[in-house]
Amino acid sequence: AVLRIEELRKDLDKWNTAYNDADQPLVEDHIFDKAYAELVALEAAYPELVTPDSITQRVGGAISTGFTKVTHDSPMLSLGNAFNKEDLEAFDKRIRKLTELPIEYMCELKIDGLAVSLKYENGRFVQGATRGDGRIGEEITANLNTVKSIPRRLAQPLTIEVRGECYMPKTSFAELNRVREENGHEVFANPRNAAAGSLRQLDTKVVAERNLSTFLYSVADLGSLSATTQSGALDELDRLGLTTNHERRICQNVAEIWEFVQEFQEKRPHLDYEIDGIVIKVNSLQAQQEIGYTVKAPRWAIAYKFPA
Ligand SMILES: COc1nc2nc(N)nc(N)c2nc1C
Repeated sequence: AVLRIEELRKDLDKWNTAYNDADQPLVEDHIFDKAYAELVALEAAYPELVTPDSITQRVGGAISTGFTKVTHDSPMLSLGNAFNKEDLEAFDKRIRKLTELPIEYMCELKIDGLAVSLKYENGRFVQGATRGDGRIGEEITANLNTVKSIPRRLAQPLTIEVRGECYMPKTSFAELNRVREENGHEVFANPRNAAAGSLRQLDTKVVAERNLSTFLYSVADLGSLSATTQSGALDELDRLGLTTNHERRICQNVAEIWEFVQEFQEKRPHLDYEIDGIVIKVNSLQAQQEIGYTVKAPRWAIAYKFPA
């Protein structure tokens, strides 16, 4: 048993360091969990062999090897794509067939980060989660609590779920990779991976150093706001103290949408965050409800993707 305990401790310490420092897990979570459970059982059978430096004795109890799962109250959807002006013309034509209501569009930037859900109860931040597969995500409240742009308290005691993108600014990404290079660590391929890797960290101290930020773009339960348009909803999120991206514009037709697309294709390299497109949404919330959803995406929105 002594030999087996020594071997398990060596492996678990090595795997745990790699997971926390290098963000490159050496083994699958279930391998780590199995070995960890075996060590706990052996130490329970041979209490005289427990040493204070054993991974099972770490401050804060057991090493959490993964995040608990949460089921989203409503699925976190994806978006249909458009790749050229003709696709946008077709989208506009479809929309005008699906409702009698007058149509204008809200154009927003599509941030290249990872989608998150933030839940507030009576104005207090109570749960943060990743998108996951759209229905079930990972609970990352502690990590999101370290993100400065996420308020712990809203300006109003609202119970609301908001969704948006968590991202790493380009300047923070460059600095992070410089330091990692210096320390002989693997560098991250792009800011999106760096943000995802940072939010997967089990050690919130590491997350806090990563200078992550958010841009929120939708409200899961619109009933909680008085807005009747997407642009009004975003203005309300601003007033509540949440961060939204202000590079947004109401457009009356495809010509105006296309101007916005061109403008941000130009501006893209000068922004301090990565964007991979423009999201065009029907602005009226009533029209959105009429137009509805497909199984995986809102029918009333589309993502124009910039050419790679
Ligand atoms: C309404 O649903 C959505 N809205 C969005 N808006 C922006 N700006 N960016 C996104 N990535 C996005 N994604 C979805 C599913």
